[in-house]
Amino acid sequence: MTTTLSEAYREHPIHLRHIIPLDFNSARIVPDSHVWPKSDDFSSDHRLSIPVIDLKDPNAVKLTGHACETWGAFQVINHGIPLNLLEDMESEARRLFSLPTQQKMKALREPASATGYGLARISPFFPKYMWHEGFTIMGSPVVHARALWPNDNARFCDVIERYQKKMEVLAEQLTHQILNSLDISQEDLNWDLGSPYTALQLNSYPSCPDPNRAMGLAPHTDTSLLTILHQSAISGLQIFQEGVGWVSVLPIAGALVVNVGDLLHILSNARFPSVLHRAVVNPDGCHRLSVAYFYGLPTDSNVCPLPKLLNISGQTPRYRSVTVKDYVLIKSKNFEEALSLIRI
Ligand SMILES: O=C(O)CCC(=O)C(=O)O
Ligand SMILES: [Fe+2]
Repeated sequence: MTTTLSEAYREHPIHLRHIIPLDFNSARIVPDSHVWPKSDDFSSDHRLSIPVIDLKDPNAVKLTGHACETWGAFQVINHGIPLNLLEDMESEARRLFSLPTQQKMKALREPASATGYGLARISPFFPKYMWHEGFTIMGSPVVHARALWPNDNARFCDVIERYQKKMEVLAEQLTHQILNSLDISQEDLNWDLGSPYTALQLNSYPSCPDPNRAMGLAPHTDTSLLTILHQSAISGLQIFQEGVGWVSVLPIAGALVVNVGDLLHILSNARFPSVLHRAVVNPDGCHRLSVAYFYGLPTDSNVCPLPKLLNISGQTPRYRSVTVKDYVLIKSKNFEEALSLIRI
């Protein structure tokens, strides 16, 4: 039987104080619990930007490979996701986060569960809270949707399900494209891309009375193979580039942001950086939303540097083999130390 990701998370419950978000509707100041150290500089470089790749470009394979290697992230256009689906997704996310706090609390994530409303899973690793509330969906959204809207959840579920289906197709296409850029084809893989683990993460960054003192989402890498992010028209995402610092990923209408996660970093034997990223918050009147689709390998599969890649490059493996489920557990217990714990 295939292990689900929820089973992996069940082994590492989280305390309720790291699940329940602040009632942002009534927050007139940033409470001390949410004030980040002055040494955290939220500014970023606006002159540099990650590549924008047209998936219909005949050179798209080469361009995505190059973007993964140099930045670990890029934006895609002509990606085949209908614009009205992106708009519907965003308006459903906005409808959800605009609900009264006591209503959202009816779908609160349970301590040993992976899905529902709550703070980011990385919260326990930081001394201060983030200016963020999230909603995680794995598989069908129907149970939580019923709790949020007992009589009016069909539209939410329909949009989520259509979005998940389209995202899976795009993620699979991008994965093949990125692996092709390394001369790796499906036959070289010991897993079937047909049964990946996936998760949908709706993020809300309410407008903040003092955005220079609060953090939206603290710096992290994603555990996924790759992540496809739809961000609303308000900026906030920044990625860290070695030797440069924080670089803003400014929204482009209709484009999606793709970033390399830990699993692809391992498969590529560290050729593709698992890009460190964070989200900063905005002043009054700017309520930013984003929707992240995490795409991974089947949870029972083994992940290790691809043998064919090692043969071609003559490199020695930098990481030992680990099942996806074990890696997810290592990451949920050790956060930023996770990759170093499987390094050879
Ligand atoms: O909101 C964003 O721009 C980033 C979200 C993100 O990094 C995540 O959900 O893992
Ligand atoms: Fe992320």
